[in-house]
Amino acid sequence: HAWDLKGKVSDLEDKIRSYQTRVKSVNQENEALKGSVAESQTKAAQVEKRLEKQQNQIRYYNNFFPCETVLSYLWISEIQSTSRKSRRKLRSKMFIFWKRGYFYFFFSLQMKLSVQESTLARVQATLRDTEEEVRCLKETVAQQNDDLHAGEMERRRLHNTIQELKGNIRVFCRVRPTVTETLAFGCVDHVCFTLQHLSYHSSGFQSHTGKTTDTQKNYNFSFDRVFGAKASQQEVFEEISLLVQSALDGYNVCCFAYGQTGSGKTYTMEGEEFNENRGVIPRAVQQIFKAGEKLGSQGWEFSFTASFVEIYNESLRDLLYTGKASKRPEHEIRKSANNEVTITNLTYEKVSNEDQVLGLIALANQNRSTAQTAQNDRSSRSHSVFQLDIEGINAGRDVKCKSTLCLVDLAGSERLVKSQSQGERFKEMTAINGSLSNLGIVITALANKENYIPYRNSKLTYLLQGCLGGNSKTLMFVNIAPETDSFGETLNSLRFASKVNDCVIGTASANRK
Ligand SMILES: Nc1ncnc2c1ncn2[C@@H]1O[C@H](COP(=O)(O)OP(=O)(O)OP(=O)(O)O)[C@@H](O)[C@H]1O
Repeated sequence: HAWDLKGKVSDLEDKIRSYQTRVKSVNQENEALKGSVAESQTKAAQVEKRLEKQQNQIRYYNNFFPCETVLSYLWISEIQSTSRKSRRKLRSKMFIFWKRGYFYFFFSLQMKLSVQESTLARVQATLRDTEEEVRCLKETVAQQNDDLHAGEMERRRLHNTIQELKGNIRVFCRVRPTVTETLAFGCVDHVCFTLQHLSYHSSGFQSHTGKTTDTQKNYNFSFDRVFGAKASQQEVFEEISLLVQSALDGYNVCCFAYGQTGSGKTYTMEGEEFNENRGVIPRAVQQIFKAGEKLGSQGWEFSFTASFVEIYNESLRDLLYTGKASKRPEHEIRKSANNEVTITNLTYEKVSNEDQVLGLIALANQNRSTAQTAQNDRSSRSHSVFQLDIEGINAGRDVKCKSTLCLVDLAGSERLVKSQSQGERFKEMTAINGSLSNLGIVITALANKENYIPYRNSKLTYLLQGCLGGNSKTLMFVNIAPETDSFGETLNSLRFASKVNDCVIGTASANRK
């Protein structure tokens, strides 16, 4: 069955590739057509100008040389005059008029006029032809635009089919490099991995329960992808970029990183400042704006709203807050009548380019580090949720889409030894364990298609409700540290991730109107 699906996926990918080539050539044809329409319009404008000039010339001759009128007047006066003297006078006037060449001028003017009239008729016929040509070209352009739109809709459908075939919930495992080893595949300490399988064996070191194992035991796990220690940020992002495209096509997308402190969650989600080490969030933002701009040429107009929130000890904190610390507002999660989840008093920032979002991420980091200084190691004990609300409208086609891209860096999943955790630390531990285990419960309930899903049991699941339910595509990273002393925590993370991987979330449907 799996091979069957893989075959289907590769068929669909071929189809998409051929479709993209077609869309590209239609685009090129369109550009050429646009050029020829513009040329025809300039030609028509020139012809019209020439025509107007000629008509003005004719009008000018008629106004300034009324020879016909003068001669008629003289002739009629001559016939009507009674005296011979006056008749002679008039005849001599007519003679002078004729002598001065006015007659010649009059006739040549008449000839010119008839030539002009035939030119005018010809030019008018050419103008009619050109107008017809322009109309045909406009029709072709409209037809091409229709084809382009149909192509884009077909691309969305195919893209979504591929995502569904790959599964609406996917789990990727990423092994953090140790200080000395950076293997693509193979074994780091007690972890051996290939492209989709990971085996973990436990001989000769202490497990998290404190027992030393003397017999080797293998734990095998399968995921949608396993990224070795050598996998670059770009390689990791390539797999996610397809989901990011889905967010722009109107599907809710949620990507979260799970794992113990120091296993590489923040490195995966945010990465470093340098270009090639940038993580999922900056890369996703870049892709969204680039793809949005491209769709702009097909009549789509997008608006984006960003928010960044931290969940610490089951309370929410706005990471984009810029006011006085003493006036920080309280926040509540609310669900609107149309099932949209919002947070009260939260900063929802309208953004229109990548730089603005990167500025907001820097502000969030600043806000987090302020809290971090006050409270040591706080960031690894809080969940941080970045959300980008995307609204797209294609007014010409009366199509709208709406979705949310949700990128989450979860709190460290490690369990503290009970006797060591007291006071604040115990409270934190309870909050983290509560929300992470509720995340597992929610996903299991969704997988079992239970009627009641306990989203409200923790702030995290309540907030991520839209991204975890049926109408979404979810990707979970399980980040693991390969070192021997992380054995217990790594095994826990792998087990949790395995449970998520076994879930089948209902087929997502695009929020399109
Ligand atoms: N794939 C990787 N390649 C290179 N360095 C990595 C990788 N993953 C993690 N690191 C490094 O390991 C260290 C710990 O990673 P990181 O801070 O991302 O862990 P974390 O799980 O987010 O921890 P915390 O819960 O404390 O936030 C960092 O110095 C990071 O740069």
